[in-house]
Amino acid sequence: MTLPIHSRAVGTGTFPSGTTRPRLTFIGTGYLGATYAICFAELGYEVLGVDVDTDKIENLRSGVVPFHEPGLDEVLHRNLDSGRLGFTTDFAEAAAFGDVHFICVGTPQGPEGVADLRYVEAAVTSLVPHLDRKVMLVGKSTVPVGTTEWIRDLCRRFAPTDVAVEVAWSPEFLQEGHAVEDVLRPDRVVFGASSDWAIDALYAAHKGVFDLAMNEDREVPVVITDVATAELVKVASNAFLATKISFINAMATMCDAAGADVAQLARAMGYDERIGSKFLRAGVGFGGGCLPKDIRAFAARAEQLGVTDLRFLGEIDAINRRRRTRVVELAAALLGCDVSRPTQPDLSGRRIAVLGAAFKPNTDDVRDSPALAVASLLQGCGADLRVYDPAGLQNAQAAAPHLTYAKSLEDAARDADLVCVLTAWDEFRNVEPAALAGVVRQTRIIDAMNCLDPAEWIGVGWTYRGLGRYGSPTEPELR
Ligand SMILES: NC(=O)C1=CN([C@@H]2O[C@H](COP(=O)(O)OP(=O)(O)OC[C@H]3O[C@@H](n4cnc5c(N)ncnc54)[C@H](O)[C@@H]3O)[C@@H](O)[C@H]2O)C=CC1
Ligand SMILES: O=C(O)[C@H]1O[C@H](OP(=O)(O)OP(=O)(O)OC[C@H]2O[C@@H](n3ccc(=O)[nH]c3=O)[C@H](O)[C@@H]2O)[C@H](O)[C@@H](O)[C@@H]1O
Repeated sequence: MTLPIHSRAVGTGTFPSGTTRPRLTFIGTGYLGATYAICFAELGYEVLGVDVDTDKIENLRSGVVPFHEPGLDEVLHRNLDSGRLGFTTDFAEAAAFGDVHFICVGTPQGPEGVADLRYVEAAVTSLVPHLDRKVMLVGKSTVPVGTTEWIRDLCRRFAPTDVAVEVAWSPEFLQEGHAVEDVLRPDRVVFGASSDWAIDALYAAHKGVFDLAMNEDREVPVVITDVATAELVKVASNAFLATKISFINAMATMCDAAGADVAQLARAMGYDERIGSKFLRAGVGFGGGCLPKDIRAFAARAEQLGVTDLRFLGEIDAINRRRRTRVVELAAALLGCDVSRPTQPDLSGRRIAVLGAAFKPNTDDVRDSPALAVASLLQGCGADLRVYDPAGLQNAQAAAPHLTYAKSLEDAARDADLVCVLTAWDEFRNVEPAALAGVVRQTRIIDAMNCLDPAEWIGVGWTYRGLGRYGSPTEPELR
């Protein structure tokens, strides 16, 4: 059922605490939960962010967002000042405070790709024994289908016997680097619920989002469905996005073989509205804390349920991983190295500047970063590397301490035989090719995210290589 937002009375004060506007907790204050807590305070809710990481909570309390997300610091400061936003590590305090508790903890990859739900379990079992009235738990983390039923069972076992806990699912679709806007102005919301009370509570907990939309003369589509469908919407969406990226990357390989240009191919395909131009940028492939783990968890869950039709996701993953070795092959070819062992060319004595460590621009997130993976492969082949990233250096140093890092683009590029652009930061897209030519030893560049304008580089004497393209103009659209 899809309802326009105005077709339902919202925020009708159905909570035992008597409030007309529910008080919200966000359990897990990482990229998802902290952004939500801060933005929902901005929408006017009283909010408590809850985490087991005391450093993170101390940082947030003192106005420091513990990760790089454009615009979020300012919203945090404003809402700490307003008194609507607090942070705690105390689950008893969270239980006393909240009418609706959002579960935002991590669901990392476990053995054989299966989602590891231990943090979800810990969050639920830490909270519910403290409850003293009817509340709602809303799952936002990305989970395998069936998780809501499992949480309901946990609640039955761990909540006081006289306390009813409703469990619903409302998956999240925000993109890092664009998270504030995505939370305040989502392109849709999905409510998976099993009772009218839960649907009303979900509406009340999102009234601020709908009010903002109405003030701006927009509508936010709301899909109300069962919990299993809501859980599946999320992983299906990420699987579709991953498939789209691997599809265009397979086309890039085809373009390389056929002497065609994938950027022009994608542009021409994207004008067909049924296909759409977004998520058709070929390059080094997808990374991050979500798409890679989510397609593996989805495939693993499908197998558990006896569904074999999702096995194609294994190939989506394999195409994606091959993009990383493709950059190494290209580097070896450009540097004129011995490629008798194609997967392990000898790059010793070659200095390479790696521009990028974050898995994509406008974030410091290096989880499953293609840039760091390629850097590690290049170093494993003997190259002398310097890695630079505008925001992700600290996380990169922690995640990949074996690599050598530079404090600036120029430091990374000094005396380089090859420059590899692996994250499409504006700082790299705006670099002046002629100026950089004065810093490097050899003017060779691999544009692994196809984010530069080849003509600008070729025009001042650089040897330019994209992935699957021979030098067409760059399309600006990355989202
Ligand atoms: N990062 C993103 O853009 C999005 C993430 N998601 C999903 O949201 C979930 C969280 O992702 P991120 O925020 O990226 O992860 P994250 O790793 O940045 O944050 C998870 C947080 O949960 C905390 N935590 C762990 N155990 C806890 C417990 N028992 N009680 C309270 N807090 C606990 C951790 O200390 C950490 O701060 C994952 O399932 C992810 O797939 C969904 C949409 C977007
Ligand atoms: O579940 C999640 O956590 C989120 O995962 C992704 O968001 P995010 O991981 O922030 O990053 P994306 O913008 O989707 O990019 C993912 C990867 O794909 C790559 N990508 C993206 C687009 C493209 O055309 N080509 C391409 O290679 C990016 O460089 C990046 O490595 C989804 O886009 C979000 O909707 C979802 O909420």
